[in-house]
Amino acid sequence: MERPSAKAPTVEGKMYHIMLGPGEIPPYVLLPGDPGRIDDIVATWDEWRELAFHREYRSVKGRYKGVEIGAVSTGIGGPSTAIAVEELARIGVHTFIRVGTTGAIQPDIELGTVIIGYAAVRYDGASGEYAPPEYPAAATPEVVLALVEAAERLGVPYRVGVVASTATFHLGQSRPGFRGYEWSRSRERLADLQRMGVLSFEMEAATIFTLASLYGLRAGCVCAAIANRVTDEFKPGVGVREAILVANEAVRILAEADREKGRKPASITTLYNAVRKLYG
Ligand SMILES: O=P(O)(O)O[C@H]1O[C@H](CO)[C@@H](O)[C@H]1O
Ligand SMILES: O=c1cc[nH]c(=O)[nH]1
Repeated sequence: MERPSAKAPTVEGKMYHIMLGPGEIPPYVLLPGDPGRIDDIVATWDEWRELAFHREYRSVKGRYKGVEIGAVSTGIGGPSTAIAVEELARIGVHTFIRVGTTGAIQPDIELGTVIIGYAAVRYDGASGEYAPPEYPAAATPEVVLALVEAAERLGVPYRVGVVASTATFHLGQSRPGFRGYEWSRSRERLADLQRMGVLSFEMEAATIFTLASLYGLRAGCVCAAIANRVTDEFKPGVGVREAILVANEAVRILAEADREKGRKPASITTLYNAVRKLYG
């Protein structure tokens, strides 16, 4: 019986927050922020079962087209997401794909488009405790390409680019606070990031990319644009099912490539398309 340790808290061999132990979840895991999205995810799998639900961490595992896959909700924001990645990494997860919603900040992004992030601006409020601001929050190339290949195969409209992860939903994303409160930095951030070509706001990608990169694990994200801050449109849920299907398919592509060792997960055409999209 292991001695309970404050330095690495576990409870009966399970990670203290997600309450899962080694080998209890497959190494390919989808990370929605919202625990409620787990229902939408398992609805697309061939079979599934509930694993645990503690705090904001609802976990399931199942099979999608023959591939073993897991999903764990992270809750909103970097801090709770960092806990999820830390504890999942310790029980054997090596591939993390965030499946979320996002607010587009470029005028030409239609609602329902899925945003595939290849890097994230680190306003997440958690990665700064892991690495200096100069360290990049970069997704893993083969995960990005697998997501692109999946979106192409499924005919889901997508964009590939940089996303910005913020620590707050309101001021952090240039929304006025209660009674219209704002300050210089909150007011300018959206316009600044727009000018830099950032595609959208969300709140977890930078944390996931930074930690996976530091730990030599793989990460990517695919988020449904449910809002556009330029046109001021908002349609909760639009594109979420498509984002989930793209993530499932990307896991299948990666798992097959992993099994066959070294096979590129993306065809040359898709590689070309992805690069062309990245650079306009
Ligand atoms: O829909 P999820 O995955 O939660 O993602 C987005 O939604 C929340 C804000 O509404 C934040 O978590 C943001 O990242
Ligand atoms: O505008 C949005 C929409 C979803 N998630 C965010 O963080 N911002």
